[in-house]
Amino acid sequence: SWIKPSAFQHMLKFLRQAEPETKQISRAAEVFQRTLRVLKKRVTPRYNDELTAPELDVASSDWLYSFAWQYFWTHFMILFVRQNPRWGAANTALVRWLPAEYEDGESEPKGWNPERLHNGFQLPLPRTVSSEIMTSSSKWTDDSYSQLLVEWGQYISHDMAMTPQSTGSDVSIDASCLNTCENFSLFSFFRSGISQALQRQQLNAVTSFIDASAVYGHSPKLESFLRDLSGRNGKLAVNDQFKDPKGRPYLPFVTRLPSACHQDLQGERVECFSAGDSRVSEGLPLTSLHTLWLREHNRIAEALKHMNGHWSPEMVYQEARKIISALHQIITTRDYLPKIIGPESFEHYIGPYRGYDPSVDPSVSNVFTTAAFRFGHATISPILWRLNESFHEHERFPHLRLHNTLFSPWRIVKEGGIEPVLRGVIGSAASAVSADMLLADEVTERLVVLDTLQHMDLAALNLQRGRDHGLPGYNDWREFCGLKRIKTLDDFSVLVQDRRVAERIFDLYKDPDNIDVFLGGLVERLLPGSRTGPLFACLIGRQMKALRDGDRFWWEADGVFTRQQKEELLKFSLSRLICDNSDVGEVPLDSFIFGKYPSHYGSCDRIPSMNLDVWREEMSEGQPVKLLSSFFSYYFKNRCFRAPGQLSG
Ligand code: HEM
Ligand SMILES: [Ca+2]
Repeated sequence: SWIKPSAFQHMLKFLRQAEPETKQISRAAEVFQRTLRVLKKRVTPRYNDELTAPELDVASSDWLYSFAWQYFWTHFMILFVRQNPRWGAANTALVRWLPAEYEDGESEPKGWNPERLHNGFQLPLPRTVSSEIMTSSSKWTDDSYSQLLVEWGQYISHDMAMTPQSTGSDVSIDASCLNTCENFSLFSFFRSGISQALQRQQLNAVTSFIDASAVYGHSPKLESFLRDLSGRNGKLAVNDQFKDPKGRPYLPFVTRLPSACHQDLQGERVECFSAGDSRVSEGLPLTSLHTLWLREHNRIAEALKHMNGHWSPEMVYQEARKIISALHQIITTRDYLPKIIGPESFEHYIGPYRGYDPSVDPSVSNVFTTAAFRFGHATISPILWRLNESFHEHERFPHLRLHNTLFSPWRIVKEGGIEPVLRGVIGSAASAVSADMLLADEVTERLVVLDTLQHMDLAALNLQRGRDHGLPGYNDWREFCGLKRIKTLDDFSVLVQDRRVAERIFDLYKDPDNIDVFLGGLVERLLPGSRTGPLFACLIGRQMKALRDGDRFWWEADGVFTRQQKEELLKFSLSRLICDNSDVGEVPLDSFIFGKYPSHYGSCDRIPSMNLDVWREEMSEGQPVKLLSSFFSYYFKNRCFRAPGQLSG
């Protein structure tokens, strides 16, 4: 069957808690849509396939229409226009690179109406596709890369997008849309061809830019909650209840207690952690990365304060944030992406940096976050490895099956800190993407989400989400990328790693135009030196280029850092991050590369580090020669809502 509505709602409730602003916008859109639906029924005689402007005018005499219109615009004006949001800002719509294809042209998910045929065939149910093609009880390993590569993918995906769903609690949802209508969506008017269409669009609750929003949040309220404002030191707030065995801090807990995170049956409660992104407690490696960045911010803030005693706490905070944000960009573009899309695609779709381009829209696209960048779900390891100091299975905290580790921060606080997990992700090989073993059954049969006992199926969720968002099919996206459409099983078999898989997909979908883009993209044969096929390499490459070139505050953009500062930033690595902020004392030079211990490992003394002296503010005649910090303070305060382009005039 479809994903069970009750389980779905639990998931929505806890996995993707949205900020009040996001909820308000979506609520307004929801009311508007419902009213329109009622209206549409009432104006049926005049209404044919296209809801054109004159017909809307007729309808507007109806009080219901004007009520909805007013309701929607009031909220729209308050939340959008007053804050003057621009490209890439939080709480704006995911952009469409191809128009949405809803079943009714407006909002109904593809495949929703079983009588509606697509190219003469019904779409197969997501759950059927998942169990017959995508679920695997084991995974191949990818001996080139470490599991950290996978974890970085999940971590950075949370910096770029969160498509939230409503809890449904304050919106009465009619039965026909329980599975799908809970999306926080927004309606926008756009023209396609000559007809006007009113279509459901989805929101991105976080900033599209790679700007460490997962560390600092994406709204002023969340940002100040995460800061240590009383310490007057420019640091982030830390957990006041627990520290690690060496006295290093943990992330603070969420404020709404008791939280829904799982607990050790014995001992004190350990609540869900909070960070700039609400999904922080989902998995132990993810939480460990968040913890490392919290510690790194505070480490850098302390160093900056030490060398620039005259800086205000605000200045220290903003400059540290600017550095952390740059490091996120560097790790992603220099260390992560070339391994994912391969050096050739990197060159082809991204290429060398040529400066800020104000004509580029840096917003995350719907297809990127709903399909392409979910490729990582096929690289989730069914096992969480936990290693001791000599990189063997930890004697007290052994390996765990993945489902026993989700939403379980107690396993960090009570089971040896982040170190066993960190050694596990650098010391074990990544899971491989391969068409015959796509998603581990740990996430298709046993995915757990907080306080529900019901299990979710991540493969089916991904497919359903694509249909819910009205994403065009696999072939349309191939054409979008300048790749050949597939017509026959032979065409497809050439593209896929495995002919039997191609056959099974053809059997289920019947027509190649019906293949869901997430599935089609995932089974393509990997490009040389990459972990994606040609379609996903294109979609990910284009997105990353937009995120870089459309970012006025990209770390390499003019005026953001001095030349010396850039040179220091480039010395940074995830290995260094681990060395400086945990008890792990030996690491590979590039922690994304998998190598045997001890031959591929070196002591932390041998890992290059940034010399922060280039941030020392020079004094001239007793007065500091200002860095760009105050300028950036303005920018960072406002980036949550506004695109940086605004500041460039
Ligand atoms: C243990 C590992 C992981 C788990 C349990 C997990 C789980 C999930 C879940 C439950 C969703 C929401 C699905 C939906 O309702 O549509 C999601 C979304 C997503 N995941 Fe993962 N994921 C993991 C790892 C990854 C990795 C490694 C990547 C990429 C390399 C990734 C990329 C994404 C993206 C892009 C989204 C959509 C974000 C949005 O727009 O809201 N995930 N993941
Ligand atoms: Ca962001």
